[in-house]
Amino acid sequence: MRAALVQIAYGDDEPVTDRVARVAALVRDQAGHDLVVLPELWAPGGFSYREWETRAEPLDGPTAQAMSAAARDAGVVLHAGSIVERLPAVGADGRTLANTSLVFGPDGSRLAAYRKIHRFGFGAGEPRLMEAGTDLVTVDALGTRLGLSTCYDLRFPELYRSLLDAGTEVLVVPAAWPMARVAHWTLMGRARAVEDQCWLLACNTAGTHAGTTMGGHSQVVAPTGEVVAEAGPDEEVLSVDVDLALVPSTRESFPVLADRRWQGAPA
Ligand SMILES: O=C(O)CCC(=O)C(=O)O
Repeated sequence: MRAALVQIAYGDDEPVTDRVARVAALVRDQAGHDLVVLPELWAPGGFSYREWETRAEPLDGPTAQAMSAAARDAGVVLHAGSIVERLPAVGADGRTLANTSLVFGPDGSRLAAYRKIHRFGFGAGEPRLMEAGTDLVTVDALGTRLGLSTCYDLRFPELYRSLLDAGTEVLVVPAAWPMARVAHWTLMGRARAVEDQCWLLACNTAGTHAGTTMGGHSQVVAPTGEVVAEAGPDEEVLSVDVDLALVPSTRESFPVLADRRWQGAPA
């Protein structure tokens, strides 16, 4: 499987409609790949909290439509990063927004939507403005099973164990992770790949918006822990061969997953 991670840089000056058109063109440029991955909230702005209400859109809104068309034109499976979704109904916490990742097939159909489970912001940002997702989401595509998670989710290894137990072989993680803690991003991405013996495709944001400098350093990590590709701090496309046979061969030759014993806290 040939994958492209498109690490997008943006600031505060680029209008959202221009950015959507620019990124759609970048996706089309990746024709020839099987899978293309974009970062979290690249259209509305990962840290542009004040704009989220006005930039929210439904699952079939303008960003989704542009990404569906780009996936079809490029003939790729597209993990389009996430949008600020305007929910069809008020959620359990009284919010009407969610941080929702979208995956499209080469025919432009939507294969999956994943609402970020762990909200980042410690009482502000996502917890104040958004509902938390409740559902584990995997996608069968390209002869493998993709497990979906978003940015801050990376700090919660139990989610990845559940994705593993649901048959995931490739962890796909879009993010808007700041430069200030980029060492955590790199370390935990590698840890998730090693502990779950999965491929990890982690696509971060670059540039500075809403006063926060993004960390870049998107990475592709093999189930063995080998870092196959790593981006720098600026806009960049990582183009990699993902050898899916490495998942069963790693699990067979170093069968640590077969030694799992702990099933959770005692009753
Ligand atoms: O956990 C972190 O340090 C960053 C997380 C984050 O920026 C996010 O989830 O949007």
